[in-house]
Amino acid sequence: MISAQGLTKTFPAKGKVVEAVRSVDLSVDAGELVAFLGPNGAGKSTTLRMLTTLLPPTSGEAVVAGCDIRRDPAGVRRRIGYVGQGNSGGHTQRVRDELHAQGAFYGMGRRETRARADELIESLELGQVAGRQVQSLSGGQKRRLDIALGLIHRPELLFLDEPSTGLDPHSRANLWEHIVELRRETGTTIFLTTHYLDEADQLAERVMVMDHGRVIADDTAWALKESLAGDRVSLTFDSATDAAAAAARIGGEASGQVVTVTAPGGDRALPRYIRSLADAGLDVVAATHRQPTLDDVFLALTGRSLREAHAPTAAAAAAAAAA
Ligand SMILES: Nc1ncnc2c1ncn2[C@@H]1O[C@H](COP(=O)(O)OP(=O)(O)OP(=O)(O)O)[C@@H](O)[C@H]1O
Repeated sequence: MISAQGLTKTFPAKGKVVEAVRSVDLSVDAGELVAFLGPNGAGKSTTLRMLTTLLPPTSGEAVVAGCDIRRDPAGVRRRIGYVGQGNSGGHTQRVRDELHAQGAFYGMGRRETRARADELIESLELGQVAGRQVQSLSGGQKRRLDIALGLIHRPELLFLDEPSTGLDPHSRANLWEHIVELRRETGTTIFLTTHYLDEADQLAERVMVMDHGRVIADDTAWALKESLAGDRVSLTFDSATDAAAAAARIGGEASGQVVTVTAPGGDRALPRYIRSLADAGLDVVAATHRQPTLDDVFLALTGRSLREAHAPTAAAAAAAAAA
């Protein structure tokens, strides 16, 4: 459904060149739900904008929904849906009219548009607000409308750029229920960017991680965690001296009285560590074991935490609270 080779985008900026996307290859099969992760400025939106023909690539090729993005951009646009960041804010149009206008924009007949709008209003639970002005909707309702607008022409492939950013946890969960349900019903291929690692982990079948304009990992969340991160075991000692000795013995990292060690099958490794350390006269006073997260994967790949890179700004947090 998506096949790209060597996709590259550079922007001139203040006498320099910003390499936003550097020779990205990617392939997405029909029916997949793929999440694109990465810190701010990694190049996710620029990649999406090239694949959706909003931005011409500096170099490279891509075929999206069967059409070449350079030779047949109109064909790509007919076959895909694209929901950018914050599409529907502040319109005085009513929800249902907005959907009808979108259908007309895609050249759909009046009858077909009305039927399709009704269908989407029902499946995205917009019935109660269908007669209201878009600007009066909550953040979650607006994002559901954005998705309905992106789906009006029954695209085979839907691009979502940070669909849940700025929503409170309840609205995020609700939006995801709708996305998953729509996909189950229609088999639409979904390619989305998200800042929420837990969303990508639980809901996407495949995770692509982007950093500094390159795709640095591409696999299922499970495989990435298994191969790159491993389970985390933390052991606490009575003193920092014991912790340092324990770290040296089991190959972990000591910080104060706590030693952290990465181990595949950490739940089984834990009793082994405790026995081995007791043999050396080092008593473990507390122990925990935790499964790796996608943040651990990013840390293993880049030495940086994706979570820190995405710590919401005060303005974003205020916007989420107001939504
Ligand atoms: N029109 C532009 N002109 C100059 N630089 C740009 C332009 N658009 C994007 N960039 C730069 O390209 C890089 C990638 O930006 P992009 O928006 O694709 O990142 P992103 O991963 O989507 O980030 P975010 O998660 O914050 O949306 C950044 O350094 C950005 O500043």
